[in-house]
Amino acid sequence: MKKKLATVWQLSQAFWGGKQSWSAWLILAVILSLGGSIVWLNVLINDWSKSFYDALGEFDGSKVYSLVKEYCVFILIYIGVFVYQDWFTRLLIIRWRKSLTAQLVDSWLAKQAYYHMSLTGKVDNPDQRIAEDINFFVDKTISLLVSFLITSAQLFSFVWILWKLSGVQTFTLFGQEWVIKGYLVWVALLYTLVGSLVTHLIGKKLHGLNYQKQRAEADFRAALLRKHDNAEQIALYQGESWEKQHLNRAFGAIVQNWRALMNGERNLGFFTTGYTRISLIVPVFAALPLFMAKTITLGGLMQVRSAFGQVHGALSWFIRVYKALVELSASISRLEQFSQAIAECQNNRDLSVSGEMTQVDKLTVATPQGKALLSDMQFGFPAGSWSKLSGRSGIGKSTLLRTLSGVWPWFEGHWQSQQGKSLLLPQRAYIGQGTLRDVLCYPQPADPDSEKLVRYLSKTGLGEWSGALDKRLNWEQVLSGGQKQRLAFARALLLKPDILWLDEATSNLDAQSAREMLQLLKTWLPDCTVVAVTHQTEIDEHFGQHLNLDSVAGVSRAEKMSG
Ligand SMILES: Nc1ncnc2c1ncn2[C@@H]1O[C@H](COP(=O)(O)OP(=O)(O)OP(=O)(O)O)[C@@H](O)[C@H]1O
Repeated sequence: MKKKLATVWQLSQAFWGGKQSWSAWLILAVILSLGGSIVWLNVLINDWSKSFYDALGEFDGSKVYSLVKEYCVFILIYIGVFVYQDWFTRLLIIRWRKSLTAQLVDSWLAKQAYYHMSLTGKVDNPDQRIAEDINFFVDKTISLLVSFLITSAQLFSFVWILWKLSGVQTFTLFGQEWVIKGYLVWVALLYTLVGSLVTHLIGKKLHGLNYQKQRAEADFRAALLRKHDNAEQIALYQGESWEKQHLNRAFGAIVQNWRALMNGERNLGFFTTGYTRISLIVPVFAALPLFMAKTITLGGLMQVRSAFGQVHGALSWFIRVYKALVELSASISRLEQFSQAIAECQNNRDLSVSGEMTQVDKLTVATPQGKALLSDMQFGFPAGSWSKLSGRSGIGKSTLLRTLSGVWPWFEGHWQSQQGKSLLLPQRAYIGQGTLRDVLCYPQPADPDSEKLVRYLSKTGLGEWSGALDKRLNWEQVLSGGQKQRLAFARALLLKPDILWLDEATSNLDAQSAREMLQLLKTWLPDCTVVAVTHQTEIDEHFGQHLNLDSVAGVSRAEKMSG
């Protein structure tokens, strides 16, 4: 519980404690004032009900008609206040959600935490946590807080009314006389306490089930998305029946959880439905002694019923919001895990030691699980040099490039990077979404200079797409494997890195085209240091240094790295 409150505090600080927080507090104050007005109107209507039923009992026609008019005025004001209270609540929700989403997206993207989290698999479905859990957390926290405060005001007002109506009652029990003040308040309290306790006992199992529900739904959605993203590969393998089985399995988890939830909610429903129905008649039975003794009139009895309803309604706030509280608690747990995983990934040591050239000293790289791949390496790449790395498949060449380009924190020993901008071109270039201009300039903002971009397209053999700079196509699918690699080279020329890591970056090109791409780098980025992993021996002549990792590194396969 303490941990959950700490998470709520951490998630609230920026919006409720920042410089711009005054507007949030102002909106909250407006919402609470409108809520207070609703309570006040309810008190007036409660008073009105006594006058109305007494006038009915006395067959006083003119009084009844004027009371009907009064009621219409109450209802009109009530509608306006209620609608605006809801409107301001929604305004506050979207403001907080916007701020919290920006805060979590920022920290998720900072220090490449999103990448490290995807490799370690520490938390599932970050998309769901950012899109759904934040929405749920903000929505429920505000609506529950507001309803709690307004309900408290309602409780105090109507306990006071009910207390006055109860008067002082004398009962004889076990031969002894008991004097009780405000007995109707005690009946309402006892009745609601028993109800809340039973609800809690029946419903506590629902917490875990709701947590699993969100996870199962997100897993199923993610499985569907992966099919969509890899549609072509699946079609080529004709893997539909395998995919169907996989989807069925993912959906099976939803069904299983749904059934468990259904049963849990059915058990809760048996109790809450009966309990809510009985609540309508309990105050009338409880106030009968007063009515029979002619202490209160028919109007008084109706007033007791309405006041008891308000007190019971306020006290049973916990029952009404139980499900929402359970779901909120599950959302907080998910956001807590997410923030914790982000913090852990950001606690990774600072990788940005830089010097005149890239150099490694007793470097061992490993998998995220700690399995050492290449160990005790010692070599360097002088600034402006061209080096080729080779070694058998799976030895860890790509992992070494990731480490030296600064995105892979699982290593021991030392390395320093060459000062300046570094860029890694992998075998499968990330294309992204948008116009060809957006995609070509990624990750820089789209350059409006079309002539320049057309020049870069032509240089890299993509001249046929010059007229499509502002077309928004699915470039990931439209461009061939080789064209995607050409596009990655065009990006590199635009970005002008000081050190370029090529990880099989020309593997989809024929030998002649691969040589042309490397020649382009030599011509347009003459000072750039290039380190390449490639199986293409036809381009060997471009590299001054050849490093065979089979011989420069001690390779330990089963050994676990410490720490
Ligand atoms: N995210 C990861 N989680 C677990 N293991 C990984 C991860 N990334 C790489 N590995 C493992 O590390 C080893 C080295 O992978 P890497 O891709 O660096 O090899 P490589 O030498 O580039 O191979 P190839 O020449 O076949 O491309 C492999 O056994 C691979 O399974």
